Amino acid sequence: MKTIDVINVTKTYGEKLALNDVSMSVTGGEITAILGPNGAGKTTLLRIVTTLIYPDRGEIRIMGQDPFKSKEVFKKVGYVQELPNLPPFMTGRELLEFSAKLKGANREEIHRVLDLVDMKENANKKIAKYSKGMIQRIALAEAFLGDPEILIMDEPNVGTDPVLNLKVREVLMEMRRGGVTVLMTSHELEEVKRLADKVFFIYRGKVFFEGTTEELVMRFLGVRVILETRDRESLISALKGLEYVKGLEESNGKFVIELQKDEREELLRELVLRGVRIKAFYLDQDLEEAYERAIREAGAR
Ligand SMILES: Nc1ncnc2c1ncn2[C@@H]1O[C@H](COP(=O)(O)OP(=O)(O)OP(=O)(O)O)[C@@H](O)[C@H]1O
Repeated sequence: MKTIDVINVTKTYGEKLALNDVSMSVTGGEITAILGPNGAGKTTLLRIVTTLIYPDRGEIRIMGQDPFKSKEVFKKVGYVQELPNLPPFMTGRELLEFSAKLKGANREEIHRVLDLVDMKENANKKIAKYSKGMIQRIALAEAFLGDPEILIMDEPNVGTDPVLNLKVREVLMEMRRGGVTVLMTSHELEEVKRLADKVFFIYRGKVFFEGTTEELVMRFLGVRVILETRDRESLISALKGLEYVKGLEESNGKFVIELQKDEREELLRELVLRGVRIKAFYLDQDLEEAYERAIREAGAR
């Protein structure tokens, strides 16, 4: 399987403990995002996974192999570094040609990835003359080369415009359909909500939460259902006596119902049974607010 395992990894820079006994398993064929505030240890983790730096303790497995011992595994891994430091004296095309040789990709592949990131017109320019977004585009193109089985991306959306971001999202979803494993860091919570099957929330070098974005929201924000109805009175009377309903707020014509635990199915069934006509019923998915609360909770520990 195209899995990535991080096993009890610790890393210090001098006195600074950047990763503190971190373990995580990235499931093959899924998109996994690492979240966490600046300085949490995300880049350090990806640099260890890609063997750019050594951990003080712990081990990495990529597709079951120790990448520090068998570099061969990287032929099938695409990697986008944070703020990629590409050779300025090369053109984008030259860099991709060099990389294609290492990965055993052909010329058509170079053509394909340049097209994918919309860089055909600028491919023959020196990287020194690229804008920030163009550098990121070429770094993405390089990662997409050679049919990777695993993609590791450190903040792939930094510096790129919304049109490219949409395209990259489509490419990633397409790759997921093809069974590619993606491990990425991001501060773009909307993007994470759309893409990630699973997230790891890292705080001060430790994994503080793992689960889906929906689970993250429920864990830190509680279970809040948003309901739209014109039957205000019957809703209020139907909610009375439901012991798992913790609170009710009305805002902008919508009702926010706070539940003690995830009793969404039960609640919907009860409301329908009691004749409340419902226009919309969905979980409050405010990932930004949940993220902010997760940081507060982690910091208070
Ligand atoms: N080369 C280095 N030398 C010393 N300290 C470092 C080095 N690289 C990172 N650190 C420290 O290690 C900690 C983790 O940094 P890291 O870059 O992994 O965080 P991050 O989660 O990727 O942050 P960001 O979201 O800002 O990219 C930080 O406290 C940082 O200051």
